[in-house]
Amino acid sequence: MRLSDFDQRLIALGALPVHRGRVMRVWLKGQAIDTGTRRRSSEHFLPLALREAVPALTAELDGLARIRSEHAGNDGSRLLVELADGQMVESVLLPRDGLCVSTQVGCAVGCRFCMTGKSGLIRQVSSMEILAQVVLARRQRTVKKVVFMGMGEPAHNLENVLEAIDLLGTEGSIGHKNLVFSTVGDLRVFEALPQQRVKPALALSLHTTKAQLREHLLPRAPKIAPEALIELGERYARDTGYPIQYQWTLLKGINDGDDELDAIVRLLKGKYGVLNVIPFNSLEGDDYRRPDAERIREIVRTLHSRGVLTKVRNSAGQDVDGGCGQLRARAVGAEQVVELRQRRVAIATGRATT
Ligand SMILES: C[S@@+](CC[C@H](N)C(=O)[O-])C[C@H]1O[C@@H](n2cnc3c(N)ncnc32)[C@H](O)[C@@H]1O
Ligand code: SF4
Repeated sequence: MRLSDFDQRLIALGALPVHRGRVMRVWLKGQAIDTGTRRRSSEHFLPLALREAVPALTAELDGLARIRSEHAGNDGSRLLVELADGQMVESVLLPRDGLCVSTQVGCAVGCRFCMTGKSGLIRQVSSMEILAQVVLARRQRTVKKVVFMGMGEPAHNLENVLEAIDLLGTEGSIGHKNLVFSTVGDLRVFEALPQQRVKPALALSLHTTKAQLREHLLPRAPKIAPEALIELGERYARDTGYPIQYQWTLLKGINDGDDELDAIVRLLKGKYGVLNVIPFNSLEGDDYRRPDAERIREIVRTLHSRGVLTKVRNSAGQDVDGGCGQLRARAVGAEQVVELRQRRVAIATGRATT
């Protein structure tokens, strides 16, 4: 007998679904949960079944993660979430019922301005650990939007992220365009997303229109030219009907010049997307700076007047020293993270042996 997707997911959560005519009974840790009457088709039946099974399933998710600390800020609250093996990730409660979740502990892309990138990849976050972040946040307040913009590169943990997106977009009752997959851009993403029954909105971390500079800032991102990335994004936006969010972490003297603005207008004007400018959130001991407030306003004014829809986004919770990965780094010791990274690079390049 072929198990339905829904049954498979219940089993993955540790539950055993048994269909009895028009009623389904879910066995969870030796307890029976009757999930109501089957309606005309299993399509109709599924949400009702899960709604009734949810209290037990969330108890199951409890074993996967717990909130270790909460840090309130003006623009959002950051949660430091401890996973069962002691690893830590960050989730951010965003304004307007949004939640930002982490998809990896660490990240292999190594963006120079990102604290998460400094530790390299430590491990993948499972689909259930991603869901556990949503469940923990939902205990605090409503969550209607989930953005995959926390620690990690979703394209490098594609199977788990897509499974979490599918569950959140079906049984989790989150509108598909309110699930936002944020990536540096990877061909596997453009192949996989159009095949999904739950197609998330897409955020592309562009940061510059210059291929060489992008390779420097995002050292281990796939080498796709910015123009090509925008073309791929545009196709996905037209297919899904959701505009692309182009992410631009704004670094003083690096990617805030008039030459970049001219190129942005050339590449993005008329495209189905919005440019999100994120002023750099400073890291301890880093050389990068954000432009001053007047330059940021000028950039937005200029791009708007030249036909590119542009918004300033602050990385949430920055007033609590919570830029991506910084809470975790503080918890495990920022210096330790950087040292570990430097050591790994030294070993890889033959400058150290152990
Ligand atoms: C943390 S990443 C996670 C998702 C995915 N890896 C990506 O890069 O799109 C989400 C966004 O945070 C931004 N970001 C990372 N570190 C930042 C910092 N120190 N200041 C401002 N934005 C930052 C990145 O540029 C990226 O657009
Ligand atoms: S910005 Fe995204 S891709 Fe780059 S290191 Fe941070 S998490 Fe990874």
